[in-house]
Parts: sequence; C-alpha cells; structure tokens
Amino acid sequence: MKQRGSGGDRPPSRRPRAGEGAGRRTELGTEPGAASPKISKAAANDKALDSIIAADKIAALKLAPVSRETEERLDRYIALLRAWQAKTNLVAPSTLPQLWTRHIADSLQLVDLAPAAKRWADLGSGGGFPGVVLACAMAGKPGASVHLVERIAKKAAFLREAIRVTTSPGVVHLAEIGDNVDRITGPVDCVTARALAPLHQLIGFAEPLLRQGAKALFLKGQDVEAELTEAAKYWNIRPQLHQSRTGDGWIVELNAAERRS
Ligand SMILES: C[S@@+](CC[C@H](N)C(=O)[O-])C[C@H]1O[C@@H](n2cnc3c(N)ncnc32)[C@H](O)[C@@H]1O
Repeated sequence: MKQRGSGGDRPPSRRPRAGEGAGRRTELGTEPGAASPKISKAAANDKALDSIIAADKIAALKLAPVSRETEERLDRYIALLRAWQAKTNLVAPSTLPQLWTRHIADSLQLVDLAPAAKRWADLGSGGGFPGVVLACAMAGKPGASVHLVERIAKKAAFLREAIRVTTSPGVVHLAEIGDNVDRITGPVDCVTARALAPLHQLIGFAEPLLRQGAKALFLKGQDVEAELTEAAKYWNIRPQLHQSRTGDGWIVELNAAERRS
C-alpha cells in the first residue's frame, strides 16, 4: 500500500479576508490602513460568502446533527478547504456557498446507514467527501479508521493535511484504487464512494472489500435506475436504495456482489 510521508505539504496562500491587506500598498503610495478598492471588493465578497456559508451550516446541521466535538473538527476542515480551494480545485466553485449542505451533510448521512461501522474506506476521496467528514465523525471512537484512496498527489496532500488539522483517524493512500483496495490492511466495515465512476465500475472497485464482509454505500444522482440496470448486466446484486436527505440523489447500499459468469 502506497503512503506518502508527512512533511513538505504546505497549504497554498489564501486570498486576503476582511480587514487583511489594509495598507499593504504603502510602498506604492497608498496611505497606511487604507485598502485599495480592489482589495476592499475581495474582502466584501469574502464576508458575504462567510455569511452565506454560516447560514448553510445551520441548515446542514439540522439535516445531520453532530456532537460539539465533531462540529469543531468540521469547522477546521472547512476553513482548510476554503484556504486550499483558492489554488486547488477541491470542490466545484459553484458549490462553495452550499459547502455544508451539499458536501458535509451529504457525507454525514452515511453514518446513520451504518451506525455500527467504525472502519471505513472511501474510494476516490478528492477533496474529502465523504472520507474526511466520516473521519471527523469517527474521531474519539476506539478502533475507528477511515482509509482515503486518491490518485492525485495534490489532493492526497490536502487530505493528509485535513486529517492532521482535524486530528481524526484517517489514513491517506496516494494510489490507484485498483492497485490498492485489496491491500488495505485490517477489516473494513463500510466502503464508500461519491462522484467516482458508474455503479458497475464502483462495484468492481469495492468487490474485494464486499467479499470480506464490508457493506458498500455509494452516493448517486437521479439516474440511479439506469445505473442499476447497467450494473445488473455484470453483477448479481440485491441493492437497497435510500433517498438522499440533501437533494435529489440516492444512496445505493450493497452487502454482497457476485460477478455474472
Ligand atoms: C469527481 S472527484 C470526487 C471527489 C469526492 N469523492 C467528492 O465527491 O467530492 C473523483 C476523485 O476520484 C479520484 N479518482 C478517480 N479515479 C481514481 C482511481 N482509479 N484511483 C484513485 N483515485 C481516483 C480523482 O482523482 C478525483 O479526485
């Protein structure tokens, strides 16, 4: 299993926030303390986004309530994600105002579908959904672990930093899923994926873990019926469908999958 060592990963510098940057143009003639119109506009935009995200957080935590400790971890994760997002595309920029409902609550809803699960594997974690969120939710549970598999080095570096700042039980694998998944050491209770691949491919990725007793929870969109029809051509499966709490999507639950001969 490939793992990169820690160290050397630095978050990209973020844009100035409200109040920052004032007077920075002094050398160029701006009065100390006076922000340039450009900086003021950026600061105002950041402040407006802060308010929208704060309101969205309240809505998200109604959909998927968490403990005070988990909320604090998630706050740290969101702050880090917003800092890195300026240089690395971790989520679609259009979804930034709905970071909490669209990404955090979407991820958290999986916990209720596998309440006893402590050992998770998230495939194609990208910016950390659902993997980092699950790791935050699992922190403090004895024996908990969340494996995050991601093949892009920059995203894996972000995931490692997110696990560090949230002090959550995540293990980041900079790897191809196909090379890595059957090398995850120790049993896995639940394997997850969101926005990674069509269902029939996801089942192929997850099958080694399903065979060892894991449950699969895949976050899918509205076209889930078509994906299930396609998957049934390759796999004997008995899927359970759960309607998403956070939008029009579905969660596909599988407890076994057998390749059709
Ligand atoms: C569209 S993003 C989704 C990220 C995240 N799960 C989410 O929902 O926000 C898919 C991620 O999976 C990663 N990925 C795709 N195929 C992969 C593979 N075969 N092995 C490892 N990572 C993969 C990509 O690099 C990308 O970061």
